[in-house]
Amino acid sequence: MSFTNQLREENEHLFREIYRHPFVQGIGKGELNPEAVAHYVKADYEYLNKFMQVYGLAISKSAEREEIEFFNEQVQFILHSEVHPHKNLCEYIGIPYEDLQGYDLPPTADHYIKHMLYHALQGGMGETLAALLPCPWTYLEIGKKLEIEFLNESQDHPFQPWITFYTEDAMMDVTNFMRSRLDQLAEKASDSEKQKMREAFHKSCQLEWSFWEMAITCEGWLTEEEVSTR
Ligand SMILES: Cc1ncc(C[n+]2csc(CCO)c2C)c(N)n1
Repeated sequence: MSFTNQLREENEHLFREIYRHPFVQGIGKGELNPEAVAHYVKADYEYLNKFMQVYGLAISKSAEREEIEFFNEQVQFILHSEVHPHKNLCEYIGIPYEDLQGYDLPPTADHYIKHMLYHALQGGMGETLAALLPCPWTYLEIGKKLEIEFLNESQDHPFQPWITFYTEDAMMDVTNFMRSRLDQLAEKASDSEKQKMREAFHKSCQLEWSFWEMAITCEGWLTEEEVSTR
C-alpha cells in the first residue's frame, strides 16, 4: 500500500467525523447559522493568505521546476479561484466579501497555520507536503460526498457553487500531485522522517475538524474581562 493510502487509512476516523461535522452537514442541507458562516469566511480568508506563504516556503525547498510550477499555480488558484466558494457563502448571508476581510485569526485557525509554517520551516519537502495535504484532500472528499448525498439537478441548492467547486478536476489534481510527490519522498525517507510526516498529516486532519468546530462555535480569543472573571 502506498504511503498516502496508509495515511488515509490511519486517519479514516477523522475523515469520517469531518464529513459528519454539523457545519459540513449544514452545507449539505442548505441550512447554516449566518454568524457561523461569517466567522468561517473571516477566518478562512486570513488562513488562505497565510497558506500562500506556506506555498512560498515550499517553493524555497523545491528540487525541480515542476514543483515550483505547481506551488506557483496553487498560489494563483487561491488568489483567483478559491474566492468563489467564499463569495457563495457571503451571498447566503448577504454580507459583502470585503467586510469579512482583515480580521485576526481565531485560536484554532492560528494554531493550524502555525502548525503548517512549523513543518515548512523545520522539515523537508515531505514533511511540508504531509502538513499541507489534508487541506485539499478533506475538501475534495467533502465535496464528492455532499454532491452525491444532497445535490439534485432539478432543485436549487444555496451551496451548489461551494459544493461543485470542490468536486472539480482541479481539486483532484492538487490532491493527486501532492500525494504522488509525498509517496516518492516517503520511499526514500528514514523511519524517523516518515514518523514526522505521519504526525504532520494527522495533526492537520485534527485541525481541519477543529476549524469547522471553530466556525460553528464562533470561537474567539478570551477578552481581558473573560480571563479575569474565570
Ligand atoms: C481550513 C481550510 N482547509 C481547506 C481549505 C480548502 N483549500 C484551501 S487551499 C487549498 C488548496 C489550494 O492549493 C484548498 C483545497 C480551506 N479553504 N480552508
